[in-house]
Amino acid sequence: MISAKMMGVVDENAEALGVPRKQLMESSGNAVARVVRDVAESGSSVTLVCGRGNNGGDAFAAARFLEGYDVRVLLLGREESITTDIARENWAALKETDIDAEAVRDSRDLDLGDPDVVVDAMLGTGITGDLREPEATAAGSINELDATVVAVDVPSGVDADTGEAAGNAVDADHVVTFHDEKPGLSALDADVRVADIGIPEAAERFTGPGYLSLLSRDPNSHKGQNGDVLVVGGGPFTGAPALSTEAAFRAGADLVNTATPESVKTVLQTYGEDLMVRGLPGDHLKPEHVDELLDLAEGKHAVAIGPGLGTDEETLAAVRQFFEQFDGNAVVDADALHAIPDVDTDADLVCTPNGHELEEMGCDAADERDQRAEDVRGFAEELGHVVVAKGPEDIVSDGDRVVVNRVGNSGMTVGGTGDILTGITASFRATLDPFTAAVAATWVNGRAGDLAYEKRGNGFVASDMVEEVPYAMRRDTDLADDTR
Ligand SMILES: NC(=O)C1=CN([C@@H]2O[C@H](COP(=O)(O)OP(=O)(O)OC[C@H]3O[C@@H](n4cnc5c(N)ncnc54)[C@H](O)[C@@H]3O)[C@@H](O)[C@H]2O)[C@H](O)CC1
Ligand SMILES: [K+]
Repeated sequence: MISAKMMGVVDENAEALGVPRKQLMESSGNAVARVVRDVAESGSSVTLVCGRGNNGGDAFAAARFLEGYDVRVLLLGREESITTDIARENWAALKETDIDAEAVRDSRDLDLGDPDVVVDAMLGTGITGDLREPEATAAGSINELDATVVAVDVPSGVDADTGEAAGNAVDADHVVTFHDEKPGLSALDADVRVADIGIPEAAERFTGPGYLSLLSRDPNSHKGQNGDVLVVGGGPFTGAPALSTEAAFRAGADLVNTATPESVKTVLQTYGEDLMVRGLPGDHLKPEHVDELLDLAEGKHAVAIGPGLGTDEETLAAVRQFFEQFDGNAVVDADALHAIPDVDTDADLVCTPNGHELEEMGCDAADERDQRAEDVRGFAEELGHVVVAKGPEDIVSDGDRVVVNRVGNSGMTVGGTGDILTGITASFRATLDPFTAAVAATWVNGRAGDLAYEKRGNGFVASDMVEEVPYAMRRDTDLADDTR
């Protein structure tokens, strides 16, 4: 099963792996044609009703694979209104053939005739809301025909994620969906086929730039909606919580509060004017602070806890007591991880151990790549939380899914890079589920490391790297460009 959003991620990851979207469209078109051949014999009449997005583009490609059929392609709208380059290129390629292809400028002129097969390629995963004109009228006309209806990816008007169908949705006999099943198709009264369109396995197995597509923000959002984070850290150390805090800001969070022992509050505050620091009496985190922490954590998108806390018995007891009462979202790192294996909590956790911490938590993961991934998955399942096992390759698992992050470099063994990952992950929890936030964060963190390496080689430090986080999150950042 794959959601429309994740399909977009995987599709962009595939592009980064050298399989461009236009190539996927060619495969999609081929798959649609194969189903048409399956349901209607050669010589049958086939009308492809196409929208202006990539769903229509799939059908422009399909038409070229239907030699031997009486093919007619109808584009709903003007040629100039085709929304994507690849669909436009396929329309142009189609016009070079002698296939009957026409743009229907006025929906009142739409005459579908009486074909044996109708291919519904009006709208796929790009739909928002009920069908609008001219698609609404066209869907009504398609439903009135006796033809066998083959829908491309999803019947137009049906939401591929929820299965919710607009009142005027297309009623399809067959659906050719791509790459993987879609949650919204399972309840349909139609024959649903999943076509392999050549997306490389690595596009799902590994992180990639496609995850950036999940981070776009609502232009009408208000302060706090793009991340309201609490960092709990510091005591014996001050740099770690400062890095997590800055990373959360740099990854897009609107508000980041930092709770730290009073003894280091002033030091922490001097790290930057953006920091909002709350002092907790004493020089290390203690059980007597738990009530205040719970108050501070109320309503936050995520609490990032651990960086620089130290391993004082009282501190670990405080972390344990906090989680026994806390039922929100947290990212747990460094010393706080010691408290996790035997805590009973209703919170949703992302735990980010390095190799040593993973072992201390009780996971004896193998070195061999596939076995290590399986071991981390098993451990996450046992724990009931998301685990990010950091290393030369980060392994992220929620106990079911596993995604591996290969982006980053050995310069990142410098202290503090893990604190940055913690902050980024907490920031992403504002809008993403724990697993997806963790996966996206490992890619952005690794990319920031690569950008820092490019400028300074192995001599970069975590404070250099945290400044690269915003550039790592931009799709147009060129690794070879040093004008940043
Ligand atoms: N890996 C992949 O995901 C692949 C997908 N392919 C195909 O592409 C479509 C999705 O294409 P996209 O361009 O994103 O969207 P659509 O074609 O579904 O529609 C966009 C188009 O429709 C307009 N629109 C939106 N909502 C409505 C509405 N309610 N009524 C009328 N019009 C609407 C919008 O303005 C746009 O112009 C996917 O389903 C696959 O078929 C690939 O080719 C292969 C890889
Ligand atoms: K469709």
